[in-house]
Amino acid sequence: MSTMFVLHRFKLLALLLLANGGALLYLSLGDLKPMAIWSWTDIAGEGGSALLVLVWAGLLLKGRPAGRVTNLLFFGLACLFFSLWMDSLDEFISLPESLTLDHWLESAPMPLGFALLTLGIYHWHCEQLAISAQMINRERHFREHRLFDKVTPLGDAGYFRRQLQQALPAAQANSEPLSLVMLDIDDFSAINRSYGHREGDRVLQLVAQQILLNLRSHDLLCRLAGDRFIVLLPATLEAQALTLAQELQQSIAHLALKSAGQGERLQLRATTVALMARQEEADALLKRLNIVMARAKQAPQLRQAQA
Ligand SMILES: Nc1nc2c(ncn2[C@@H]2O[C@H](COP(=O)(O)OP(=O)(O)OP(=O)(O)O)[C@@H](O)[C@H]2O)c(=O)[nH]1
Repeated sequence: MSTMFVLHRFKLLALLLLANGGALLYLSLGDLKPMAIWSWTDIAGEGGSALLVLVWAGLLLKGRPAGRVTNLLFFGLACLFFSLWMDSLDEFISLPESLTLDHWLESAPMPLGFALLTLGIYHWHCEQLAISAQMINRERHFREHRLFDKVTPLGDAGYFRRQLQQALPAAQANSEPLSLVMLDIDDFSAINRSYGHREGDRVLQLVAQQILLNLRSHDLLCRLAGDRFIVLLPATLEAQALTLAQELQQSIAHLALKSAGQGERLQLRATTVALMARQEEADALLKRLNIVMARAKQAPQLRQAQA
């Protein structure tokens, strides 16, 4: 199932129930109008607007991380949708003249929706200002510290740690999941031994490119050390991170690499592990991940020893 539906299932379900509840309420209070008296202009105008607002809400949930701003904008749009939906329902259902509830249901959610949207857009503006300030800080940070690995060239362990230290509290504040994937090439030193250090460097570069091809634009890949890579996955549940870890493992195994010298086939294998952050500090999370990796690395050796 798409991440959008997993992350926002309760909101989407609530909207669906509300829309159905409204339709059932009108059906219980009134009678279906014959098709001959339907006003197609009103249906197209009101129904079309309701549909467009639904599309906006979908794009919003797909494009933005979960959190306060997204919630405000979503509930604002949900109110607009409900108002337009109820308005278009009376094109199909005739309600008693004496009824005033329908006026409330059609009109009241609209100003509430605009108020929520205004509040959401205001907080979005504040969020953009904070992001811009952080980008300026980060750029300064790059220039000052040059936390980049020369071979790949990805951010190094120090850079990753700092990014994680910033990402963890942000994810916790927005109640967003955050996961990590670690990838370690198996028996990489054999490549250095057999083909030389320069060939080893080339393999590291190709592995880095291969991992990047599998990531989303907002994921962060860094090289922790030697043949060990790490990926920070914002807004990602553990199951999704585990899937990515398996995909990365397979894509490394299927890399059709040839040595630069004699063109021999280089068969690579990698061990990958994934974890979702709990309420913990960056160092504790990295420690947990290293332990899981150490166990995963030991597992094949144990299997070989027991065989
Ligand atoms: N070519 C190259 N080799 C590197 C670089 N940095 C570290 N290494 C080598 O990477 C190897 C890492 O060795 P190990 O940590 O034992 O990893 P491994 O040989 O893959 O063994 P396992 O992980 O246990 O399967 C060492 O031989 C290092 O010399 C680098 O920038 N370039």
